[in-house]
Amino acid sequence: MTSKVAYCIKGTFVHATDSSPIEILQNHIMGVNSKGKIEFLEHAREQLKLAKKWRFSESDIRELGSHEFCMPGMVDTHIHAPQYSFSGTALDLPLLEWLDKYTFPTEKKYKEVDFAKNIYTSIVRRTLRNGTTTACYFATIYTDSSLLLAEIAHNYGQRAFVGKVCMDINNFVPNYKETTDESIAETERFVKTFLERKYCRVKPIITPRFAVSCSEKLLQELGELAIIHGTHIQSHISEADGEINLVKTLFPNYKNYTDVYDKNKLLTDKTVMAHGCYLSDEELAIFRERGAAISHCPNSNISLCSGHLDVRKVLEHKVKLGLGTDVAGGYSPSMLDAFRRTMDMSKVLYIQHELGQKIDCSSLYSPRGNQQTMPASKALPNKKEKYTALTYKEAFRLATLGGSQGYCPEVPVFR
Ligand SMILES: Nc1nc2[nH]cnc2c(=O)[nH]1
Ligand SMILES: [Zn+2]
Repeated sequence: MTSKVAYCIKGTFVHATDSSPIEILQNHIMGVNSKGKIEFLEHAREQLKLAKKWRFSESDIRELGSHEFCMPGMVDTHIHAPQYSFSGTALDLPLLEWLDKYTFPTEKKYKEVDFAKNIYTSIVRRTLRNGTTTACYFATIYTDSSLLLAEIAHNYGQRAFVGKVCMDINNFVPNYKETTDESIAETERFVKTFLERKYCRVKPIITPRFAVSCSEKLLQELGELAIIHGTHIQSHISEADGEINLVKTLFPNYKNYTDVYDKNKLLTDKTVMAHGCYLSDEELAIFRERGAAISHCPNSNISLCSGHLDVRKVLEHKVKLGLGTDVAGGYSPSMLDAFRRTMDMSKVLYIQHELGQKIDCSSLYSPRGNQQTMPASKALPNKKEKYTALTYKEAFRLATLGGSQGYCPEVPVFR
C-alpha cells in the first residue's frame, strides 16, 4: 500500500498568519506530497486517523528534536545577484557614488556568461542555505546572463523572480547602459524566452533600475510591457536624499517620486519597490490604493547611510511590506540578518522618539544655557504620541508571510 504523502514531520511548527504574527504549534504533524505541497498540519493526537486517511506508517515520519522547530522559508524581497561578488566590501560611499564607483563596473562583467554562472550559482546556493526559499533578484542589463540566473534558480528549486535590469541613462561608466529601444526590445525577448521555458517556481519581473537611470519613454514602455505580459514589477524608490533630489530635477512635471512610477503604470498590485525611506503620507496612501508593496532593507540603509524606513508608519498605512537583504548595499545575504536589523532599526527609532520626549534638549546642546547655539526644537523633535517598536513576532511575520504579500496579490494586508 503506497502512501499518499511523500513524508511527514512531527514536532513544533512556527508560522505567521494574517491574524497572528507568530503561531506556535506544538506536537503537530505535517504531511507533504510528492510535489512538495503541504497536505495537512494537525495535532499529533490525530496521527492514527491521519495515517489511515493518507496511508503513511511510523517510518514515514521524521520526528524533530525538542530544540528543533519547522518554519516557513523566508522571502528575500530585494537582492542584487551580481553584487554578491563584492558583498561585504566597498561600503564607504553614499548611494549614487557607490553605484558609479563599485556597482556598475562590477555588473558590467556579467556580459560574460561564464563569469555570471559562477557567481549566480554561489548566490542561489548561499541564499538557500540561509533559509531563503523565495528571492526576488535584480540581475544586470544583459539578457542572456539574466536568463541564466533564472535557470540556476530553477535547477536548485528556489522560488524566484528574476529581473533583467533596464537602464538607458548612465553618465559615469561607459557602455553600462542600453539605448531606449534596446532596453525595450531586450526586455521583451527576456520575458518571452523566460515564459517559454515554463519554470514552475521562477518568474520574470520587469525591472527599471530606478527613475534616475531611466528615461520617461523607457518607464512608459516598461509599464505597458508589464500590462501586456501580466508580469510583476520591481524597482527602487526614495532610498537616499541625493537620489530624490535628482528625481525632482529629472522629472519636474511629476508631483513626487511615487507619481513618476504611478503615472507610467509601474505601481500595481504586483509591484515591489525597495526602500521608500522618505515616502510621505500622501505617497504611502497611493501605495495602499494601488496595492503596491515595499521591501524594507535595513542593512543596506545603514551600510550606505541612506536613511531609515519607519516600519510602524508603513504598517499603519496598511501598505504591503516585506524584508530584503539588498546585497551588496546590504553586506549580508542572510534573511536572519535582515530580521535582526529590522528589530535594531525599529528600536533606534523608539530610542530617538523617547529621547525627544523625555530629555530637556536645551541643556544637552547648549552647555552655557545659550539657546542660540542649537535650538532644542531643531535638535530633536518633541513628539507626543507613543512610538511602538516592532516586536520580534512582527519582524518574523515580515520575513515570511509579509514577503509573500508583494508577490501574491491574494495574500491580505495585515496591520
Ligand atoms: N541599494 C541600491 N540602490 C540602488 N538604486 C539603484 N540601483 C541600486 C542598487 O544597485 N542598489
Ligand atoms: Zn537594491
